[in-house]
Amino acid sequence: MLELKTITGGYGRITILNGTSFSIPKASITTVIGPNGAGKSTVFKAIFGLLNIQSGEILLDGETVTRKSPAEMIARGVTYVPQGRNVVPQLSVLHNLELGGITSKDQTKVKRRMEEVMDQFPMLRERKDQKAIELSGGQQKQLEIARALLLDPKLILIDEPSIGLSPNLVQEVFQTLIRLRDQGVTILMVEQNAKAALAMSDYGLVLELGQTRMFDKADALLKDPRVGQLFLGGHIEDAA
Ligand SMILES: Nc1ncnc2c1ncn2[C@@H]1O[C@H](COP(=O)(O)OP(=O)(O)OP(=O)(O)O)[C@@H](O)[C@H]1O
Repeated sequence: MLELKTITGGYGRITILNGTSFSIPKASITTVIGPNGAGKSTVFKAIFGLLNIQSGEILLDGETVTRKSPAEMIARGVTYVPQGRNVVPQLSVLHNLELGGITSKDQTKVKRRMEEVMDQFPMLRERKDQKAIELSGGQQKQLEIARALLLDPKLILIDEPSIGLSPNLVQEVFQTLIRLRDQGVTILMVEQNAKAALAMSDYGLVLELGQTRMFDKADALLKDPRVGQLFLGGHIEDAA
């Protein structure tokens, strides 16, 4: 569904992605893991048209989308949920949700989607008139995911959804992503919380120095001693 072919690119003159390649199938969850600074978030920026791509190709459903703008990627059914808190704190839950549909020319469809999305997230319907800041961290992440769903995306890029959340809330967010996958949405996620994320994923990708070091079924990566030692609580010296 999504394929990156030897992408190189970075910021100004600095190259961060050094020939990143991988492909992911439709209706799957893939988690990208790797050390700090490996270029995980930069991969998302490359896909979503926010990076200066020097060479390589990105294909979405077989069509070249390399260097398409974020607006074009949104029109093609891709959405990006960046790291951190991205709700507007003083706006109501409903207003925050509406922001997800602001670029659409079909506001009738957006209204219908608002209802469908609130059906999927009853907590948001219950709290629709409250300010977003009054939601818990996990609920705010749910609001961001719900907002990303307004345009009915087929691919969600989600960067560290579990950051700052308690284990229970992490599981809630992950369950939301699993439900979306089961509805046919493809999910590419970056996670520091590698063990928990791989445990709920279909595939895992290890990125190091802007290159794909490993790509495999998530359960195979979970069992792989190299991954265990490097990213799941072991030490780099042990893996050497
Ligand atoms: N806007 C930017 N301008 C210049 N350099 C940047 C910019 N954003 C990121 N970088 C650099 O690119 C490199 C890769 O950053 P990136 O955020 O992709 O890493 P990451 O693997 O997601 O790391 P982390 O796990 O720490 O979030 C880092 O060295 C970072 O300093």
